[in-house]
Formats: sequence, C-alpha cells, structure tokens
Amino acid sequence: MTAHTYDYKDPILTLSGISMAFEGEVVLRDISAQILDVTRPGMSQGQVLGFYGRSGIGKSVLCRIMAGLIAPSAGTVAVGPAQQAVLPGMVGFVQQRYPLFNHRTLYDNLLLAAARKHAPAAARQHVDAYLERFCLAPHRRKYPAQLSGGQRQRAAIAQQLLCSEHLILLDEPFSGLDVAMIDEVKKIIIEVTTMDELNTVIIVSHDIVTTTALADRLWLLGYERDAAGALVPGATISPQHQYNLAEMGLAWHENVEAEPVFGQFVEHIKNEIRGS
Ligand SMILES: Nc1ncnc2c1ncn2[C@@H]1O[C@H](COP(=O)(O)OP(=O)(O)OP(=O)(O)O)[C@@H](O)[C@H]1O
Repeated sequence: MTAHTYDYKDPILTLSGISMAFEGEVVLRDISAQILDVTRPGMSQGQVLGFYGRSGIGKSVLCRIMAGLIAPSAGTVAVGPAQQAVLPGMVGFVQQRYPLFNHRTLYDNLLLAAARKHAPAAARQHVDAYLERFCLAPHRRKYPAQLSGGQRQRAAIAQQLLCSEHLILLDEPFSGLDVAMIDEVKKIIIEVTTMDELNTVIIVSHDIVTTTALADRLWLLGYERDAAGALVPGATISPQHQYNLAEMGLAWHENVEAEPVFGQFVEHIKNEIRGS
C-alpha cells in the first residue's frame, strides 16, 4: 500500500444538509458530502465515488435527489464548478431498472441519447465509438429484451455518458449480476474514468467489497444514536464515516482486493455497519 497526497480543485457535486421525509417517515437526515475535482501526480484518470448503505436505508431516494429528480425536504444539491442547483439531466443517472426503450434497438436507444447533445452526424459517430468501446457493436440491432444483464448495464452506462456531461450516477450497478458480470461492470466503470480525466462515477450500492475496490472516496450511510442510546430516525453520514480511500492507498488498482489492508478496511466497515 502506498499513501498519496492529492491536489483538490473545483467542486463537482455538493450535498448540503439533505433531509428527506415521506408523510412523516424520516428517511434521510442532514446529509452533507462534497466531491471535488482531484489532480493526482502521474495520473490522468477520473474518480469513482462510493455511497454505501444497507438495503432499504434510502440509497435510491438519495440517488433521485442527487440526480435532481425529486426535491429533498431540506438541503441542496449543487453541481459543477459553478455549483448550480441540480436539474434533471445534469447528472447522468443509471437507475436500477435500466431506462432503455424496449421498442427501440440498442443503436436507436443510444442515438436518441446522443442526439440530445450532438448534431445528427456527430451523434452517429459518437454512438459508433461507444458501441465499439463497450463491446456492444455486434448487438447494435438487438432490442433491450434480447441483451444480457451485463450488456444492458453497459448500454445504460453508455447511454448516460452519451447524453450527459462528465458526472454519472449508478444506482446499485452490481445487484442481480453474477460474479463474471460484476467483473465486466467493474471494468466498464474503470474504463469510463480512464476515457476522460473529467469523468466522475458515483456508485450507490450495498455491495461493500465491490464498491470499496473501485472507489477513491467512500461515504457510509447509517443511523446515529442519541445520548440515551436510541436510534435517531433517518440515515445520515457521520463525520467518521467519510473515507478518503485514495489517500489511504486503496484507490482501485489491479488486485487491490487481495491486499491485507483492503481486507482489514472492509472488516472495519462491516463492524461500523453492525454498530449503527
Ligand atoms: N415515494 C415514496 N413514498 C414513500 N416512501 C418512500 C418513497 N420512496 C422511498 N420510500 C421509502 O424510503 C425508504 C428507503 O427506500 P430506498 O428505495 O431509497 O431504499 P434503498 O436503500 O435504495 O433500498 P434497496 O437497497 O433495498 O433498493 C423505504 O422505507 C421506502 O419505503
């Protein structure tokens, strides 16, 4: 393990005091986190950020808030160097149920996305390039129902990259996939960050091992206890649950999962989760 120090620049995404309640049920409470553009000596690679939370804790709700699809009960989401209030479309969002149109071929799905950002000829060029890059070219004429789970996931990621700027949010990218497919999706996530230094991928997941392996920073959603030891309603991110994995030497690299420090860190996280 080698620890590093990095230079932090403009904010990419800022969550400030996010709370969310549905008809009195507090789901999220006072969540603050900031993603900063980072320059790393000798590396030109985008970042992967991880939000971990156990099932039902409010991850999908947080995703929809970060993507600007629902407004929080309190707090703000700001995006980009200008820190604009988030609007739908600013953050590419790959939802658990892939948003591909079933009645269109893979090619047409991607073209539709690319046409939101590019003129027709450029859109076609971009789609061809992404189909190649994501090993989807042989499947271009297939409909979403004819694709495998991993292929659909790759297509959904390509779709969001084609129509959004550099920030892409993945809600449970590994759920329902077998080990080989998880490896495939991991490769794609790494590929996305190496395509462009500005590309930033946010993973929101309950798969602690895979998320930790890929992430440069990790935020843990959990419950806090009050002075009497009772759980406070609403998941939050405690200050001690924000981890800079890159500075700990645990940023993704080949076989990071096999390193003893990685195993120790995952054990630490599991203990934190059990205690919350
Ligand atoms: N529109 C809604 N109205 C009322 N309650 C909601 C709504 N959306 C989500 N919830 C509640 O918010 C809580 C968190 O849901 P969410 O789907 O965000 O969990 P999650 O962490 O993504 O779970 P999983 O990992 O199982 O997908 C749940 O109790 C859910 O019932």
